Amino acid sequence: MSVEVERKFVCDAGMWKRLEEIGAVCIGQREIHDQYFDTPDFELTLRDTWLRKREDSWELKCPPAVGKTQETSGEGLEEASLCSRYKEITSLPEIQSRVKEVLKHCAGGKPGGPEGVGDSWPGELNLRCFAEFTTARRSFTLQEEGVQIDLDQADFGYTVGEIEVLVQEGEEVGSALEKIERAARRLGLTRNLRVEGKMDVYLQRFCPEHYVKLQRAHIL
Ligand SMILES: Cc1ncc(C[n+]2csc(CCOP(=O)(O)OP(=O)(O)OP(=O)(O)O)c2C)c(N)n1
Ligand SMILES: [Mg+2]
Repeated sequence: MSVEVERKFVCDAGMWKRLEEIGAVCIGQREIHDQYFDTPDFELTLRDTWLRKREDSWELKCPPAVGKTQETSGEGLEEASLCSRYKEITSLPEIQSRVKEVLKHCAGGKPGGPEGVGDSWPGELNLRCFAEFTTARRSFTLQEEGVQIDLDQADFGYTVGEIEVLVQEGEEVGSALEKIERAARRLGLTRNLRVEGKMDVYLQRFCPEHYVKLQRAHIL
């Protein structure tokens, strides 16, 4: 199981030129349509668990198991505070099992179900789509740093970049943080505070109650 270590950055007009100057290679451009699901009481996202249907595939992003992938040794603390780490599960049976597990511990959790493999299963768990948007994503690799860089333009008018490294769950993240820090430096990223992701901006604009609850729970 891989864990995605990523740092978001503000994507200004000069970013394209800087990517070219440092030898980043464009590996593709695609449109991504995402639908995110949760219960009416936001029981998944309040546990930092993000269920989405990306194009025709289900995906679940959740914090990695406690251990090396989550901890950070002293020297990487500053970079670590700028990076997020999420396990990305793509096996539908595992997604359904994990979602049921999370909801079982909630007040309104319903045991049992889902059995369906079509798209009825979220409804059986009282999960509804709370966010839906399309992103134009242009991806680059920075070979010598071993990182991928995505430039995202969301259809609701927000642009953000991400430097991303995949590590195996349970592995040290120190080297991933160093790769991200080197790439950030080469891109001329100053020591900035946490940069808002697409979901932060989407919820602030279209689901303010949900956003406030996630902020109060220190999820966003
Ligand atoms: C910096 C940061 N990012 C996300 C979260 C939590 N979160 C909010 S929405 C969310 C799910 C979407 O993650 P994000 O990387 O923002 O979207 P996207 O880039 O389209 O997904 P990818 O293609 O990388 O899989 C998470 C994990 C957080 N607490 N802090
Ligand atoms: Mg991302």
